[in-house]
Amino acid sequence: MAVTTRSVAASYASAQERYAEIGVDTEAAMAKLATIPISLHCWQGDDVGGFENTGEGLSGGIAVTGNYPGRARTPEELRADLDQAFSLIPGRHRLNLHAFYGEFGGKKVDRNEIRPEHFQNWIDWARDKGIGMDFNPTCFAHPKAADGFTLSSEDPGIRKFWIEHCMASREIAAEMGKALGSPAVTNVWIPDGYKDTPVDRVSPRQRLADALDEVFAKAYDPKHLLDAVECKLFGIGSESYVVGSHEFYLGYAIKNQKLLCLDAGHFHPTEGIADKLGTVLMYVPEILLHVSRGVRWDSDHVVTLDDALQSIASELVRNQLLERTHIGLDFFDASINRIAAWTIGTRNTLKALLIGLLEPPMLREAELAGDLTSRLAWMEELKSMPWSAVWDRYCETQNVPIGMDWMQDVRSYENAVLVNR
Ligand SMILES: C[C@H](O)[C@H](O)[C@@H](O)C(=O)CO
Ligand SMILES: [Mn+2]
Repeated sequence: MAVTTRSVAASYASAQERYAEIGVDTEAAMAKLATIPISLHCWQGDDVGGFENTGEGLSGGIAVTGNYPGRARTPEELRADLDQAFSLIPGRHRLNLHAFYGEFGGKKVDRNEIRPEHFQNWIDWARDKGIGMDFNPTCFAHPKAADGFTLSSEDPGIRKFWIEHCMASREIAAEMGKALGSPAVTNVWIPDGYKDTPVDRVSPRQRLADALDEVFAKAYDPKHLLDAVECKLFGIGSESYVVGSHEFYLGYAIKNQKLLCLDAGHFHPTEGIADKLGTVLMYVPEILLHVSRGVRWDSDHVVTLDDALQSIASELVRNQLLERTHIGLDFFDASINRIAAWTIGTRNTLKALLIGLLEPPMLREAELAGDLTSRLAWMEELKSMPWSAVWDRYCETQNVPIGMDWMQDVRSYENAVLVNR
């Protein structure tokens, strides 16, 4: 039976009362949630393929597995799929685009030659939807990244090429931000690293720092462009050494007051990022999150409503960090319906934020009073509070499907559109 036929109103009224008893205003929590944009990553829709049509495979130590039908093959298909996903997710969100999703009209435009006009259709589409965009230089899946080194390459020609690509990406992003009236967060991630133990760990990092200085030399209005740098522990083929490590980028971001991008899948398997958020924000102006889920060697599984995600969301809410945090997603799964992947991951991220927003002031009060017993007891009790009734009500007010009803839309779209690709 569809959830919409059940009484969302009655469950919500009861939940509202339960939360009011512990000092939580559910209407205020929903109003706040509606102001938080999540940046949906375009690359879940086509298995990180891009539209250059050069036949170049994915590289850079990231991998997509699965062969679910319906991968987007053109910008039009990808935009239609994103439209479908956005219609199933409550709130107003953003699109995060990689540089190799430009529209090149069948011409060979190399990465250092990309210009704002190659992204005009994306900008027009986002403007029509009233959403902002974020951007990324694409420093992988290219012959000049074939030996695993880009901005930190020993070869000055290779380094120059990727510096030019990153500079062009910033120019494009600044145009996007200007056109859409919201800064485009532009995230530099490079795959550079070694499979096995290096002798010289320092020189590549020095070259990367110098290259980044060149990339960021031109100043743009922060109303249009915000620069972020993304660290990583290891990738496939860079298991022993990654040039852009956490310590490297933390230092670079602090020194240059850039945004630090923390990807939840880029640390040791049991290392969460929640504890890093408030700490890093003591020293950098803002952060970018790549909400993801690491599973063994993979850093990019679809986000589930697990403890790691909840810790991130609660940390942001508890410490008033939302205003200085840009939340993006980063996962790619080709073994399931790709629109469902976006929908599941984004709805889970929003659910975690809602649960955080429904936390009562008594937790902090108990901690301040030294009553750590009550703090723990309440933290556990809150897990079984009726937050899902508030979530259903939120979906209803935002005119998106309630409960699992979104799956019917995904199936209809799959049968009408995806199976024909
Ligand atoms: C495609 C993205 O840029 C990429 O996933 C990056 O953000 C990353 O996390 C690499 O591991
Ligand atoms: Mn990432």
